[in-house]
Amino acid sequence: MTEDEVLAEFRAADALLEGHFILSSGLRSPRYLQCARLLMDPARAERIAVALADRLPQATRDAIDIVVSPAMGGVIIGHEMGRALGKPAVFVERPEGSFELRRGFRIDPGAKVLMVEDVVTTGLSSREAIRAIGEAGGEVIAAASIVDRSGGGVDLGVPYTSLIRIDVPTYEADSLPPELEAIPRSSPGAARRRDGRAALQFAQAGRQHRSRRDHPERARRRSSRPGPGGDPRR
Ligand SMILES: O=P(O)(O)OC[C@H]1O[C@H](OP(=O)(O)OP(=O)(O)O)[C@H](O)[C@@H]1O
Ligand SMILES: O=C(O)c1cc(=O)[nH]c(=O)[nH]1
Ligand SMILES: [Mg+2]
Repeated sequence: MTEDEVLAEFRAADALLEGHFILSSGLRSPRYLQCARLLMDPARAERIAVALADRLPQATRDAIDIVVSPAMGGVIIGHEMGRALGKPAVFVERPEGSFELRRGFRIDPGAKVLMVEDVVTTGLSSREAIRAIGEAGGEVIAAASIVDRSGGGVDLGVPYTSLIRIDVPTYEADSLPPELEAIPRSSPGAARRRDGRAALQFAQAGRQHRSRRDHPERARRRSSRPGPGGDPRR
């Protein structure tokens, strides 16, 4: 798949957004690649994963024991990469802030791992995932993502392959160009780490309650669920 064909897939999925976006890193950008929308069509998700898997050197493909991806954004593409490569696929997640393996997932000691992300911007999430995989016993031998919007200079500490490299400007929140400043901002991905003030408010609210389970927003959601009971663990 050429880069133009990849872009055509994004356009067909209405997944190339323009506006004023707050990225996971807190950086701001006038463009956002919404991989969740790209992957919502299973046939398209399969095409994207097959194309990304094809980009990996054959020696890497042969060596991989397992695909591991960071939730949330990495889960679907990680699973599709597992299918494309004929390997199991699991994910790490961050219930408490740092990535960990849960849900009975295991990585055999020394297993060769392909770390799969949807997007790499600063590379922080990828590096954190790679560290967590190492702590869980795996050896990350390569990384892959659909989009590399790092500007090409990112160092993940392992060979890194992307399906498309896109040069999109990013800005610190206090040095926005006027045309970006004029547009209302939005956070199209996970609502975490993005807005320092919102994160602080959440942390302060959390401290007033014994656990996240007791957080008023969670209690409100529990009580508004239809049907008898609901899931008592939530
Ligand atoms: O290279 P980085 O600067 O770390 O940015 C890219 C990361 O940001 C997004 O995840 P996000 O943190 O929004 O969470 P999500 O995967 O749960 O949507 C995306 O899925 C990557 O993981
Ligand atoms: O850096 C991010 O958070 C990010 C950028 C982007 O274009 N798409 C995305 O899903 N996340
Ligand atoms: Mg992510």
